[in-house]
Amino acid sequence: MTMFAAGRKEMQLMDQYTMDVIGLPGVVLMENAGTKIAEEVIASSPCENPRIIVLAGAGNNGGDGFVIARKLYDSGYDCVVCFIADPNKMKGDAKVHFDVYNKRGLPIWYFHNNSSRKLHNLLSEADIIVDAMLGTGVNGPLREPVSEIISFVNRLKSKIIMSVDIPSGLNSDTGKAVGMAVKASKTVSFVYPKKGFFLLDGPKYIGEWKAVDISVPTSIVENLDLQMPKVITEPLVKDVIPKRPIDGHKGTFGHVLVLGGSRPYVGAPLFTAKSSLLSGAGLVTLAVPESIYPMAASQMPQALFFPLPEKNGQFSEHSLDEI
Ligand SMILES: NC(=O)C1=CN([C@@H]2O[C@H](COP(=O)(O)OP(=O)(O)OC[C@H]3O[C@@H](n4cnc5c(N)ncnc54)[C@H](OP(=O)(O)O)[C@@H]3O)[C@@H](O)[C@H]2O)[C@@H](O)CC1
Ligand SMILES: [K+]
Repeated sequence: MTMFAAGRKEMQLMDQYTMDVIGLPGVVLMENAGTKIAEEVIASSPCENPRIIVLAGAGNNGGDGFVIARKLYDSGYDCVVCFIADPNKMKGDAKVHFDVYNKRGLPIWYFHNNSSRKLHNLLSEADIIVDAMLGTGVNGPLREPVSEIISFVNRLKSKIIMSVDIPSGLNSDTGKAVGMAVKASKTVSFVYPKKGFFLLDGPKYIGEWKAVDISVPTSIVENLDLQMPKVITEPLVKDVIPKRPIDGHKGTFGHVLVLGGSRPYVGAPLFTAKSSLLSGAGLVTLAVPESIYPMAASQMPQALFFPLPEKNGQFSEHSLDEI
């Protein structure tokens, strides 16, 4: 399967298509999303009875958090939701799962302005922190209390911090952390990794990443003709590299001519020639100004050489006749 890097818009289009055209409701996607993350949390567990805190916000990322906590609770784990937003802001699919969680009477703790110390204690005692505060919907500079909570989480040592879909505070399109973002040890993302994982601040925050299926069919990429960058994965590379015939030899795999270099710049043609051989070329010829030829040849005996006329250590116009 081709792995794409998705932006916020593409994810919204894929989710919307699954709900409106295929008919799988958003609450089901959220149930699937939360179930997959709960499985990842269990698989990453550092001890037999880990204390797990799910930090949940009021958007759909927080909605995933309520499913995760319910699934963990039902699997016998010591898990509590720390809800860091205003419950009156919950709506749609997230509200459905917030209500299910509360109707089940499962453990929840509401953050309010005077309770930072209590939250810090809860977080300090946790073995695993699940970050479901903000997902792809983050907008503008981080507001309180999220920024204060993130800076506290980032100061904690030796915890597993698993971010849901994307580290809270990281922009899924640009990879910019507006002020700050959760420094995750692992980010589990829905359908595809987000473009922001690979750009600007992204690599610093995401930790290890994994993409999980939540029943959004990847065929939608073709249905909607979505244009997204491909992530370089092992299967993609294997697909691109041509098969080498068993009776192949140096004459079968192409001949590369590297033309370049000057007295102060000897490295570039050598690196290029070495890379050509390493990427499979059968033969490489290095055409360099004649005064650097002895040095270049001593560095790369596996190449063929073609010294060219020079003036002041650079190719002269007479080189053209030789080429
Ligand atoms: N059915 C689906 O589509 C599925 C979606 N899925 C999940 O949905 C996620 C996207 O959800 P989303 O669009 O609701 O946005 P989300 O990331 O929760 O953020 C909105 C919340 O953040 C807040 N907020 C924003 N900026 C802020 C700031 N600077 N500083 C502070 N707060 C800020 C904002 O507050 P408000 O501005 O409204 O006051 C609001 O409460 C996606 O990542 C995936 O996890 C999965 O469940 C699969 C199915
Ligand atoms: K998150």
